[in-house]
Amino acid sequence: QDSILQGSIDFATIGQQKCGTSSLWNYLTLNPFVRTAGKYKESFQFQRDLPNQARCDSSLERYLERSAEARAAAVAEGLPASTVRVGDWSATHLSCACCPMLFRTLNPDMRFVVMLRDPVQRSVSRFLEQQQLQRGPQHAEVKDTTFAAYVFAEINRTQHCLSNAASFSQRQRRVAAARPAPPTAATAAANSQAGLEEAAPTESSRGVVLHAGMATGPPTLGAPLAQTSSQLMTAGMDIQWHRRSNHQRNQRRRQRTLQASGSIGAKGPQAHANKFGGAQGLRPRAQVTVETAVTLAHGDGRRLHGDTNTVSSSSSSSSSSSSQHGMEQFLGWGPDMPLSDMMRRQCYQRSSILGWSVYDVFLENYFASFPPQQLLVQYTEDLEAQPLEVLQRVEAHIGVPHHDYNQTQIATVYNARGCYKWRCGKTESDVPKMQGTALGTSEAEFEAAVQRLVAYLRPHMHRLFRWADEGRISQVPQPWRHLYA
Ligand SMILES: Nc1ncnc2c1ncn2[C@@H]1O[C@H](COP(=O)(O)OS(=O)(=O)O)[C@@H](OP(=O)(O)O)[C@H]1O
Repeated sequence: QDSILQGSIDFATIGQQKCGTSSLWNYLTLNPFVRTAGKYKESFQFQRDLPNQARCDSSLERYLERSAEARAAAVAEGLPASTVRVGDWSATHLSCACCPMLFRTLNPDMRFVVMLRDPVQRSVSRFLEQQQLQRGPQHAEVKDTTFAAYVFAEINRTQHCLSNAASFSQRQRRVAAARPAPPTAATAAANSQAGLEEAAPTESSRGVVLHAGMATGPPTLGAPLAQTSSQLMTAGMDIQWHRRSNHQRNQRRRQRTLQASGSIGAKGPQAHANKFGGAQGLRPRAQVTVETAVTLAHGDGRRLHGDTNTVSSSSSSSSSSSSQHGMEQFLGWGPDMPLSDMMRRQCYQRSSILGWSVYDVFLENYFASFPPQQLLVQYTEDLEAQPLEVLQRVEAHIGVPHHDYNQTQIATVYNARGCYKWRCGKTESDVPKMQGTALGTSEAEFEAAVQRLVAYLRPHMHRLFRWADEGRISQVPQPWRHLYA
């Protein structure tokens, strides 16, 4: 029964897609100690080919079973189980939000292999593939367009998405600033003295929220507010006004207790809010905006609180990856990530042509869960020029003995344009050349698109260069430094 847990999954080659992972798979699995979990090169266990097809609920047990089956097959061939390394080869897993978390749950000691390629070439490769594969997930999007047209349109779309995401950070700050501060120790003491408790938002408190919001300015969220205010009118506010006089008496008494303890001021907007607010009125409600009212009216008090935390943490740490003492801190995609940062990352996740070429965004998600020594980053350019060296580095990284590879076999290029199959191998000279005319554009248009792409990718590439200089990832191919300088 426990055999499926013995050894679990040892390593994963997580991508990036179109960076030579099929060649690496064909080469490395010549080594008998290297096994594949599953029948095919790619299990697509946690993410399929499209960025919106994450499968974070995929069965972990089935995954472990596949890994155990691969190990058992190697043992049946006479290899000691402890020498065998079972891996996953899904090139989609680098861009998968939940994968680092799932892999860490499966095996915190897991090793990762990442193949990266000049991102312009990667984009062209994926674009061509999607144009040609009629069943490709982005075929419809690119079949009638040129690479140049696609690049300009997609960069615009991404930039729009990014600025929209950034606006959520400002909106979060606005909402957080308008939100009442958490109770101080003195307030809490006074509350317990006065027999009061911090309560979840109730209809009565919602009434006050709306009242305060209306008093402070015009609504910013038109349609939801209209709906909310009518809901509140019927559900809470009318009743609230009738209850007011009793309430006022109680409130005044509580107010005096709190003033005596020095927790709140006697006058001003807060006193006005307290006057109509029941127990919730102890918070400085008058500053609450209509946006808060809408959120509260949707009953999302828990999320609201979480957002407060993330906004304040984002303002103190500047972003998901702050620089402290010169070392970058990485925050994985998850509950501690500010909403706008999460949205920003989703902008890159949506296109497997351009977005998935922005490598740093996806790598940092893994760096947040695993130390750098568990991730080996290698480059397609090196696989082409020195395949044996790359193989030796991967062997050492995943912990298998060196294999004596056949030189012809490791000079074969797999899954190249013209033959999109994992097992389809060609000699380098048989792979069609990459040029503008093959992409439906003139050379001049193609060059303009490449220049645009280089400018767009430059800041992301500089981040990779910094990581390489710090020793976090392997040194990048020299031509990259020149192209993205
Ligand atoms: N050894 C070597 N040298 C240079 N280039 C190589 C090599 N091996 C694979 N490739 C190129 O990588 C592209 C295929 O990548 P993948 O196998 O990762 O694609 S996939 O994600 O599995 O679909 C594909 O790129 P394009 O031909 O531009 O589409 C291959 O030509």
